[in-house]
Amino acid sequence: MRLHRCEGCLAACGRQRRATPLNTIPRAIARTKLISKARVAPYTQKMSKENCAKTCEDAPPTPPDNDAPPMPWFGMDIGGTLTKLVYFEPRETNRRELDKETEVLKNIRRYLTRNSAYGKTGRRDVHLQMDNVTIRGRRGTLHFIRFPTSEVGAFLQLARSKGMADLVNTIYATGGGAYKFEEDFIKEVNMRLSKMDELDALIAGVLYVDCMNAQECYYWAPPDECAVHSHRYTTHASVPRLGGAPLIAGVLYVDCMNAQECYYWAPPDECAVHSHPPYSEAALSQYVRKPFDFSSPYPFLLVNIGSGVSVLVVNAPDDYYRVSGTSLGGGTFLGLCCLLTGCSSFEEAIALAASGDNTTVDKLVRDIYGGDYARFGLPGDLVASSFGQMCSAERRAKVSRADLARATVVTITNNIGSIARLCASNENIERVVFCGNFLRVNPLSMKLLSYAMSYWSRGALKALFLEHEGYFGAVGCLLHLDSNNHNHRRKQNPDGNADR
Ligand SMILES: Nc1ncnc2c1ncn2[C@@H]1O[C@H](COP(=O)(O)OP(=O)(O)OP(=O)(O)O)[C@@H](O)[C@H]1O
Ligand SMILES: CC(C)(CO)[C@@H](O)C(=O)NCCC(=O)O
Repeated sequence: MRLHRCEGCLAACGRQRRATPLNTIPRAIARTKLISKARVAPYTQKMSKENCAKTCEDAPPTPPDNDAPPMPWFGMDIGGTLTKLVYFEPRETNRRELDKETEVLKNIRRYLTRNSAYGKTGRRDVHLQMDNVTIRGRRGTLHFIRFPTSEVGAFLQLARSKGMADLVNTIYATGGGAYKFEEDFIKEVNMRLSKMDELDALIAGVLYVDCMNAQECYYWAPPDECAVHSHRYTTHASVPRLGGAPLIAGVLYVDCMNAQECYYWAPPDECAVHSHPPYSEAALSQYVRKPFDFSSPYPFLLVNIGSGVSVLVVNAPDDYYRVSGTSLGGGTFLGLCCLLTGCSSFEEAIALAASGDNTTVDKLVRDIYGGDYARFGLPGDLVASSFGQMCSAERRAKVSRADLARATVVTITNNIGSIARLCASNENIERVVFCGNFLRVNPLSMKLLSYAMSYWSRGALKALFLEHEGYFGAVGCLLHLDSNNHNHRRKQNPDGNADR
């Protein structure tokens, strides 16, 4: 564990945003900033610094917190596709608790921690388990469990059959499903959902997990890491002035008056870039995963790729706003892949994509130009039009399921990368952190995002990834356990007195 992360949570080591005088900001950027400022109010949610500080303590367990809610401690994120459940298993159970621990509680702990599969679709991600974490002064283990949101009904039946409903009357939940299924929880198991905003929970979870796990944050280093990074120092190369018919009269006029008006940014070694087609497995397999020290994280862009995609600007633990989003996310990938290839699971779709070739599906720049469109820095291997070859019956007849799956991953990933890059440059942010379960078992997308961020920003942007991909919302929710709202279910005596 690293203490400086705790300071980060307190914003003590948080880097301040660069103070750029307004008159040095180009007009378009200034306008974007004004728009985003106008958006801040509805999107900005205050998070308690004390909470973050409390949970990030690296000190030995504090004396038992008498205000702490009774076990079991859960956080739940009921998303559009997957439900994530994080369960805290205390390491030391004190005498008082042992005496009080009911058979039901013991059974729940045994059931959750001894299995890695629950029914047909529930899974525990054992490789993500975090031992020796501290929550509310208690040491213990975090267990990470997921199941399809379409199975919430089955989960409620299970909760009932395991007697959980007799023990807990409030579950801390986030995600759209915390609203959508609220009545079902009450009707089926008489459990109340204490709801937390999904983006508040997401950020709290990211900061906490990163604080507890030194290996959490990483990036994919390209084979020629130094060369890629040197792009940022490249000066622009002039090319002859733009011909053709630009749409805006001003562009036409200025361009007409100035032969040097139009230029592009050439990478230092264009040939090197061309010899590594960015989408081929041969090029991507050379990327190496490396740890990244995220101890001074602010500001950063957080791109959560779930069913849909949310893009957040995070300036401090209690200062963020949602700057953008797109409906073309992980749900789109899976939906399109099922339609196009007949596959029936995310894992199958990703495995298919790994062995496919998107260049039989997409129209590349070289398919249009016969080579590079060098004037604007567009290499021949770049996708010019996603799925652009599929208007030909002849090509459709030849294409494989794997090729279609790969083209779908590449399409969705590049679009997200493009939005993320635009947001980062508009907001003047260098670090772009990608999370969400779309990245689960999906190194292809992570490497494509790494390539895209670095290439199109000439090394200025860094794509970062997090080990616990889609679980941060559930963790953030768990951190908000609050004894005022979270009581053991009490059996009512006939005389109306509560009895445990
Ligand atoms: N086992 C799986 N089953 C279904 N989808 C999976 C699975 N593993 C990874 N995914 C991918 O993860 C995406 C869901 O990610 P995540 O759990 O982060 O979002 P969500 O919370 O369900 O969605 P949202 O936040 O938009 O409500 C799916 O759309 C799919 O692309
Ligand atoms: C609606 C949410 C926030 C639910 O998690 C997510 O799926 C999302 O951000 N979708 C993209 C919506 C948009 O901005 O177009």
